[in-house]
Amino acid sequence: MNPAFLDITGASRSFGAATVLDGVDLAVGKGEFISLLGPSGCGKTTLLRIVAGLMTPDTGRVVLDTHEITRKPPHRRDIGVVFQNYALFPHLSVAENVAFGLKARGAARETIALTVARYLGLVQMTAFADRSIKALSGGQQQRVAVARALAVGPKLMLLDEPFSALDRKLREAMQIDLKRILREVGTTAIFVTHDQDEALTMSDRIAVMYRGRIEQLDTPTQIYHRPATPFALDFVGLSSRLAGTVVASHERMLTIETAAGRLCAPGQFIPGSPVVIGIRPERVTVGAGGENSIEATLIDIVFQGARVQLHFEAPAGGRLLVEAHEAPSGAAPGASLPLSWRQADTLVYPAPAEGGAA
Ligand SMILES: Nc1ncnc2c1ncn2[C@@H]1O[C@H](COP(=O)(O)OP(=O)(O)OP(=O)(O)O)[C@@H](O)[C@H]1O
Repeated sequence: MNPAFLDITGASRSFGAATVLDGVDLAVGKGEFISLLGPSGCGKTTLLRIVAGLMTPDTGRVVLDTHEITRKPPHRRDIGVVFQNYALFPHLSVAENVAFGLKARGAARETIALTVARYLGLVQMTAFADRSIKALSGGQQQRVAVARALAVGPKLMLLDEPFSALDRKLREAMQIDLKRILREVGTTAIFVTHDQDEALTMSDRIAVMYRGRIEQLDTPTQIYHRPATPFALDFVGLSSRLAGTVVASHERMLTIETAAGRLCAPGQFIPGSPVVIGIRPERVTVGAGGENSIEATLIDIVFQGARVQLHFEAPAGGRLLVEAHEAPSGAAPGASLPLSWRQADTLVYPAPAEGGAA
């Protein structure tokens, strides 16, 4: 395997008694787009600030393109940053903002003109070149911020929730645009977000962070379909959970006793282990005859436009969510219906310790 383009090893950082980053390792390939995804306070921004040079880790190293940069000042790292409120220069025009870094580096006038034209084109802001920054919308300002950061040809782009102030439609359009732009330029990027849809849409790989650690680093498909921990299961996408106990294990296939009946799932646990079962709602169908099947009571039907959500109560109180294109005909709350899903779609995790976090 090629050495990582950005290689973070053992990065830890505490503030007082609080450990905010706890021995994070992250290897990013050249040209890769990685999202740091996690709830507020899990350490995403702290990790990004360490890479940017705005903060020093207590322990650990950061290597970029084979050079250690752990203690290098930010302006000597060849890293572009775009933050949610990363201020553009309000007294300069759009083009002057994009030209700023190139001028500071003493680039020739023609090079500056060509580069500014290229990046304004890439972010679709050519028509706004002479506008004042103050006369731009939030989305347009973020396009300029992206162009300004890219214009100096950084080795790495760091983006911290750059679209969180934008409305949903604009945010989605910007996500697709940014992905295209970074692919065209070939820039390696780390993108911080707490929005799972944003991470799933944009990333080559996602680092799911929780309490200062990376819980799982994987492709969006794997993170969604094969979440490594109950936290990743809960944080990315919707899911149902059932508690159970493994009663048999044969050739990596488990038989699990739950209050709703016996279920089978791939996994490796010894009989007697308490486990939590996770199931994605679109993997469950209403009807009998699947590899795993239980009876449950329909409690609510929620219309969501393209899909409906069916909320069920399993025997002994577990909740099950089903997503379908349409509600089963004639189904009304109170009905007892069979639900089925495949064994391979049944995710199994160790049950959390008594009193521990799930
Ligand atoms: N300079 C600081 N001094 C003290 N505590 C800090 C400092 N910077 C961050 N923290 C704390 O570290 C924790 C992690 O912060 P961080 O900004 O990395 O989280 P985050 O995952 O980016 O969250 P958010 O999505 O809310 O920005 C938080 O509890 C925060 O209050």
